[in-house]
Amino acid sequence: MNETFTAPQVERIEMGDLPCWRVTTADAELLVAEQGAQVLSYQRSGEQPLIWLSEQAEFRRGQSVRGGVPVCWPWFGDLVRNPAGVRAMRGGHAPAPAHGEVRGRDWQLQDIIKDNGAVSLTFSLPQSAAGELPDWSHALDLTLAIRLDERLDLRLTTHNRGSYRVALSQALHTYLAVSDIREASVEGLDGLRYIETLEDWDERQQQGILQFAGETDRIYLDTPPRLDLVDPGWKRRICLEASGSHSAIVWNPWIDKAARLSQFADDAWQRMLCIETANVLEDAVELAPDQSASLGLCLWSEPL
Ligand SMILES: O=P(O)(O)OC[C@H]1O[C@@H](O)[C@H](O)[C@@H](O)[C@@H]1O
Repeated sequence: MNETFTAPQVERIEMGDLPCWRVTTADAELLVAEQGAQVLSYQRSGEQPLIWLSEQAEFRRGQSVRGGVPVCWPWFGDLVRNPAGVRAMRGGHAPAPAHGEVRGRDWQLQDIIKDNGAVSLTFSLPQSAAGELPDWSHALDLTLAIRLDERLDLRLTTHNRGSYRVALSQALHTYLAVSDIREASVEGLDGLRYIETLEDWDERQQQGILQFAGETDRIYLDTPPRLDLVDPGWKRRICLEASGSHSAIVWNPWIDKAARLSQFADDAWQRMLCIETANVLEDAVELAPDQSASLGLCLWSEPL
C-alpha cells in the first residue's frame, strides 16, 4: 500500500439545525445534508470549490439550502408547466411547491462504504415520506447514491413498487462555482433546441457556445451526455457527464432576480451557475410497475 495513502473519513456534523455528513478523502472534501439528501459543497485540495454554497445559506429544517445540489422530485419547477401525465399524478387543489416535495424532507443514510480511497453514501427517502407527500401518494422508492473518488458521482434512482404507471420530472439542481459568470461559457449546447422561459417559453435554437450577459433561465432539449462550464478566471473547466438525462436547465438569476432570492447575496450571481441535469418536458420519466429509472451526474474539473 502507498505510504502516503490517507484513509477516507466520514463524520456526522451539525450545520445549523441540519445533521450533515462530511466526507474527507486524500484529496477532496464533500459535505452532504441528510435533509433532502442535499450535497452542500464539494472541493478538491488546492482548487476552488466545484460546487457553490451561498455565503447566506441557512440550515433550517423544512427549507432547502441555497446552493449545493438540491434534488427536485417528483416534479421540476412549476408543476403547471409540466406535461399532463406528470400533473395528473398530483391530486387536490393546494398550490404545488416549486421543484417538488423532497428538498426539505428528511432522508435516511442507508450505507457508508469505503473502498480503495473512495467513499460511497446512499440516502433513501423513507417509505412513509414517499407515500405521504401532500396530494401525491404513489408507491415509489427513491434513493440517491453518492460516490466520491477522483470525481463526484450522483445517481438518483426511482423504483415503482405500485401496480400502475407513474410519470414524474426531476433534476439534480447543481449550483456550480465560477470565478466570474461574465467571463464563463458553457460548451456542448451548440445547435440544441431550448425553451426560453424568460420570453413566454418560446422555443429557440442555440447558436455556438453559451455566454452570459443577463438573466438566463433556459431548458435545453436533446442534450448530449457531456456539458462543460469553461472558467478562464480559475483556468479550469468543470465537466458534467449526465446519464439517463436528455434535458438540462441553465440558470443564473443576474442582478434583479438575485435581489429577490432568499439566502442569496445581492452580488452572488457573479459567482455561480446552475447546470441542472434533468428529465423535464418531453424528457419526463414514465415508470411501469416494478420499473426503475436512474438519473446520473458525474462531475470533475480539468485545467484549461
Ligand atoms: O428558488 P428555487 O425554488 O430554489 O428555484 C431556483 C431556480 O431554479 C431553476 O431551476 C429555475 O429554472 C429558476 O426559475 C428558479 O428561480
